[in-house]
Amino acid sequence: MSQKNSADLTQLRDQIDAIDTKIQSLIAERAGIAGLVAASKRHNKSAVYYRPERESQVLRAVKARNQGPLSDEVLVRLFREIMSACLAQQKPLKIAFLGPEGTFSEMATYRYFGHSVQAMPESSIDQVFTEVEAGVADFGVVPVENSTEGAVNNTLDMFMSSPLKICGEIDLPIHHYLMSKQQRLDDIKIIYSHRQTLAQCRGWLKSNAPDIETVAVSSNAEAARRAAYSEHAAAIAGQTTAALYGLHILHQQIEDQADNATRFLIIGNQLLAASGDDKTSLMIAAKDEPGLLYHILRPMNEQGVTMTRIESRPSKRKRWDYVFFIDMIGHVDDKPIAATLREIQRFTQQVKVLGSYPKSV
Ligand SMILES: O=C(O)C(=O)C[C@]1(C(=O)O)C=C[C@@H](O)C=C1
Repeated sequence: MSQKNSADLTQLRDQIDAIDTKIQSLIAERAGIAGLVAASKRHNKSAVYYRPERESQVLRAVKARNQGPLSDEVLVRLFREIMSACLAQQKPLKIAFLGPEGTFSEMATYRYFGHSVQAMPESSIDQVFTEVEAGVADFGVVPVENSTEGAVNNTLDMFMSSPLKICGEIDLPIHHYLMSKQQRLDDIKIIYSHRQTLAQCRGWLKSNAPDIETVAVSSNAEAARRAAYSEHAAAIAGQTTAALYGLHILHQQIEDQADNATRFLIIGNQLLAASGDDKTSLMIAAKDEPGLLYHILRPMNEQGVTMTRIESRPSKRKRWDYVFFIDMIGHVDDKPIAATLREIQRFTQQVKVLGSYPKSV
């Protein structure tokens, strides 16, 4: 390096040091003020420290201010971590997720809450609900739909009996990697993965591994664990799982849809105030009468409410009896949504508001 280059580098690093000093003292100042907010909440007996609607407003403002060079996604992640650390000064949140470690649910947990939480891996979706209902965890993170494979029925069905509310959502881009102790696909005799993951890679497997046996297991992490113990096995899982289990990545991003994504729900006990950009989820039990869907869709149309999703599931009460799960844009306190609900209630057996929550930022 020339003398001039070396002097330039020293000067640039001095500038970075000066900026870091400012950033650090601003973060400390912010944490101090967040501590004061928490102290003011403490006066209230039923104090709620975690406020997802406020956090999503902060993150939207970060995106709106961004002029580069860092992407919105990167800045949101950094601010998420700052808020996560500020909140954890009081008491780290306990978050139950569909485990084991290394699953996409774990990734969604840290993306949504930041890393200053106590993440608790659970063995099933039912167990995530149970832990939150029992108050062992403050919130839970469960998958609800995948852009390639559709609904996660287990999660929808849990809402039929659970009193929990939806407090948030996060869309996670999902990329799948083929990993093994072996370096070559020719040496693989069996491929393990979760049923949903195998389905999301169906086309790739048909074209590239038509003769290799595929076996569905309870999670992608369990698949990686098995591949780590076996000479001629591979797993399909997320990128970070490979390092966790000491496996080589043989093929990258083998999902059939390049924009494959999974939507996760945050479940808890809180009903949230409006954040300004919200969704409302409903569960509707049908009356055995003709025109039911019409009676659901008509008021939405009249009130100008946008529906983003509709699913039906067997009610499990009697044969050919169904419940509908509907997502709409808006908050339950918004006039058009409130009017829509009143109208739907007149023609259906039961309308349960599963929650109004900030749209994924
Ligand atoms: O605004 C609040 O209510 C705060 O507690 C502050 C703060 C933050 O760091 O910005 C921290 C935690 C909450 O979840 C939301 C926001």
